[in-house]
Amino acid sequence: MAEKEERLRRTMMFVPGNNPAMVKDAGIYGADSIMFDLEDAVSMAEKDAARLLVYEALKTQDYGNAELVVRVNGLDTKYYADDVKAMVKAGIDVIRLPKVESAEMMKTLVKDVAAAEKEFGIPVGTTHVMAAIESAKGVLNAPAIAASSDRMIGVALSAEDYTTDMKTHRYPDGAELEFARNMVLHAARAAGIAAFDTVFTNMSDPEGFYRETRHIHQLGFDGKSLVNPRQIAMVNSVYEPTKDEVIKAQKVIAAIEEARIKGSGVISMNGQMVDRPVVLRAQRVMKLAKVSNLLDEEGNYIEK
Ligand SMILES: CC(C)(COP(=O)(O)OP(=O)(O)OC[C@H]1O[C@@H](n2cnc3c(N)ncnc32)[C@H](O)[C@@H]1OP(=O)(O)O)[C@@H](O)C(=O)NCCC(=O)NCCSC(=O)C[C@@](O)(CC(=O)O)C(=O)O
Ligand SMILES: [Mg+2]
Repeated sequence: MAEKEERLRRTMMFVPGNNPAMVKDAGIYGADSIMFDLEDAVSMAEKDAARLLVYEALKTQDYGNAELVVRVNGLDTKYYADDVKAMVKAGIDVIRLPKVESAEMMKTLVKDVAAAEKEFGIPVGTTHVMAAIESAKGVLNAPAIAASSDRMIGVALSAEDYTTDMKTHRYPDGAELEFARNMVLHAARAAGIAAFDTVFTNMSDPEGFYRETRHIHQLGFDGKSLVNPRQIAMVNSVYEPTKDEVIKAQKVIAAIEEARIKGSGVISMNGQMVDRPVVLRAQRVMKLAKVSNLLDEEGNYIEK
């Protein structure tokens, strides 16, 4: 399979597939991934029109460097097959399957995607997939789901449906989500793919959104599913490295390069051991610093 180099996916923004203005302008807000929705944001009466709208947009709009994702309708719906065919034909980057409860569901999607690629003359393996985990069964099967295919780029926790399945609802401290978050995150890390935290839907509670984003950043999530462009800057600010982190990362990378030239893998920097995991963390910090526009052309930190 193609993609193995890590792509930054801090923000994956839902865009209702039945809203022409939102679909057209979705690229202007700077989300890392734009996720057109054909599922729950679209009423039954609008399913076919939304599919056509998103198809035409994918063929004609320029969404810059954003990764393009579509959430298709579930496997058990009459819309699923047409959604998959149309989106593969349009050249979508990633298909997100909702309400995934088993590895077999992802394997079915992958089989259907491969058939569509063949039908439309698209190289087999081009289209990636991801799973949205929205139930207790999905959470318990998360490791198998995450490892179900080479096409998988990530798994996402979907807390609105999940809390309903668990007979609870969302609380400000998020305690009801801790087990699911940890399962989804560990499943993703074990499979070497991305983990996305859930949407935060209370637009009048930016403090709550900020608190939740800091929490999932600390846990290790790659990013969050979002419902509104105003949430993008806040997520990016949480994922932006501090000046100290950038300077330290630069020193680590310079030191390990010097050690490599001398033929050594482990070095000491200011009395602290620097080995491979420290270098990998430093490289990730530098990647985040670059996309956060914290570096000049020579790679030096830009004072704000
Ligand atoms: C929340 C709200 C109504 C707020 O409206 P407001 O009017 O207050 O928004 P404003 O901020 O005033 O908008 C300012 C400007 O941005 C434009 N703008 C706004 N939102 C935009 C957007 N998303 N994409 C592009 N453009 C956008 C807008 O058009 C305006 O443009 P302009 O007029 O030109 O200035 C609106 O955002 C919205 O509809 N969001 C999408 C909701 C949605 O998709 N739900 C389904 C996915 S969740 C789910 O299914 C649960 C889940 O399955 C999830 C899982 O699986 O992870 C689970 O189980 O957990
Ligand atoms: Mg849902």
